[in-house]
Amino acid sequence: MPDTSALRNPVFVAVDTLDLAEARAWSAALTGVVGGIKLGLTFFSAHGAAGVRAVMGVDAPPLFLDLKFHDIPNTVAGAVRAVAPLAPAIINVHATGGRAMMRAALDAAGDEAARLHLPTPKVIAVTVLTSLDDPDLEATGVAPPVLSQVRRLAALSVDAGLDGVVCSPREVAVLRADLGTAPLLVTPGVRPDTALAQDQKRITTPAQALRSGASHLVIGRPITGAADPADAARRILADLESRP
Ligand SMILES: O=C(O)c1cc(=O)[nH]c(=O)n1[C@@H]1O[C@H](COP(=O)(O)O)[C@@H](O)[C@H]1O
Repeated sequence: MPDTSALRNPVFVAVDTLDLAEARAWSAALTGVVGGIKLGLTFFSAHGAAGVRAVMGVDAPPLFLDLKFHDIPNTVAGAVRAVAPLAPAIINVHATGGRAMMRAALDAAGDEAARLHLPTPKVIAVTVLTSLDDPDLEATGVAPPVLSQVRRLAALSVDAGLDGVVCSPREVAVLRADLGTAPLLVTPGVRPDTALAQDQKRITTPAQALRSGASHLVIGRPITGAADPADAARRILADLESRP
């Protein structure tokens, strides 16, 4: 069973597509190349649990099931129990759901994994989406800067007992200093020098994210949008390995 603690390869590929055949092709091509596969709202809304099973072959790397749960504690606990049989290595919730909701997710993940005799998934919390900058955050009624809100929500998540947070690579160094070495710091918003930012606003390169202290990098379109996704992933990994 996949165990993220044993993971040496930090790159999770974001498989964001409505097309089951395409998701299966990317998964097959990237198995043995990337450290994990992330399936999220686009794919899960189209294909659900059966789709996840179809994409995650027996030799597939660990699964990050990114459904960003955000609801009252009882509802989130039910959703976590519902996806537990898929044996995700990592699941996530929104930290803005609050302490009780995060605890409910954590407890449900532990209880249901034990009942099913599966490893307990890591439960992490999204702080501030990497598609938001200071003005975007302010428009939601939260005072900028983004960094302050990320620090507040990361501290709350870890204090609630979660295994880590999702943040942009720009906040990782500060969060490492705040929280120490233990929490997972998972960073989307990662773009090689030559790639477009697209809808991501708080980005760095893969090497900068890792150097700052990220434990896992989530990279989607720079890999899946390439003519040869496995080659694109290998180039990113080679670049990471060549830098101290
Ligand atoms: O939780 C996430 O994975 C996530 C959080 C966040 O703040 N920003 C973010 O981009 N993501 C996800 O990370 C992936 C990034 O994909 P690309 O922008 O294509 O590299 C997408 O699947 C997003 O849903």
